Amino acid sequence: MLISPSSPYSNGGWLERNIVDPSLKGQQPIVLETKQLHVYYGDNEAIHEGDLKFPEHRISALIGPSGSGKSTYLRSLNRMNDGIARVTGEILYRGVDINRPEIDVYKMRRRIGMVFQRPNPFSKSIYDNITFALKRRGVTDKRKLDEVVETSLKQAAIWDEVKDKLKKSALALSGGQQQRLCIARAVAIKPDILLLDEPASALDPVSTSKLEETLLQLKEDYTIVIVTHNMQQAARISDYTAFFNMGRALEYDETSQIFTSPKVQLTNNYVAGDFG
Ligand SMILES: Nc1ncnc2c1ncn2[C@@H]1O[C@H](COP(=O)(O)OP(=O)(O)OP(=O)(O)O)[C@@H](O)[C@H]1O
Repeated sequence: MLISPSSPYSNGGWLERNIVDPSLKGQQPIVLETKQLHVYYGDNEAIHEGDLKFPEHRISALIGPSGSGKSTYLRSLNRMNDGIARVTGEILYRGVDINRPEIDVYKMRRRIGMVFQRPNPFSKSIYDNITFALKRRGVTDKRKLDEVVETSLKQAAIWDEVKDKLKKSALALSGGQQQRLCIARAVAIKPDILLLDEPASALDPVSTSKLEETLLQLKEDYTIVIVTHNMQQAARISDYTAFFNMGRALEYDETSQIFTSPKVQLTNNYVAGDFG
């Protein structure tokens, strides 16, 4: 049946779902992609349609109401749901399906790092926080470790604030500094992709703004996927935005498109603040 805009069956030209592949527009290589991804907590299917592709050196934001599945989706991307949820489908990292049982999850997480909602530095010095993983992997050369500490802290835009107190406890830093330290700790092992789950939700506006500047610098070197409740934040820093609702990614497009002329009515309602 053909539906004209004036037809009683019309919904005003809105689509129910409109996943656009951003790579078709930007031509960037795809670093990470999910296919037929489903996530189950027991009998509850938390993700049942969420196939997205993440272009290299871009920031992609996942937005949507509480309980829509954003964190579940994000956590699946580096298998943080292992043991908690059943995840079916493919998670392709540079073409390799990392959702297969034989994948070495710890090695994979060196390439796909995660920064959590609440800053979680170790109860150790700033220096030891950054070098912890490297030392465990057997790196002992002090010059090498010093170099990684400096480079990582610079990349996370916190070097100037901590360079004179590297041996002091990380727990003495402010919440915003601790979060940037956690980013420095994540980049110290040279990942390819950084996943961030509402990294600014516990931070004040000044720290949030610093964190956002940091992320914008980091995308020169990393591909970033971020869950955020803060729509202004998604609009400020992300290149692409996916809107989640009830376990489905309903729309995925360039951020400017999502915020100015979404094609799906629910996306429009959400970004207009009608629900959330
Ligand atoms: N560990 C868990 N065990 C069981 N169910 C869970 C678990 N974590 C999440 N869920 C359920 O999965 C669904 C999606 O939750 P999820 O936290 O991914 O949504 P979200 O969009 O990130 O929400 P929020 O913005 O509030 O963090 C919800 O129904 C939630 O109750």
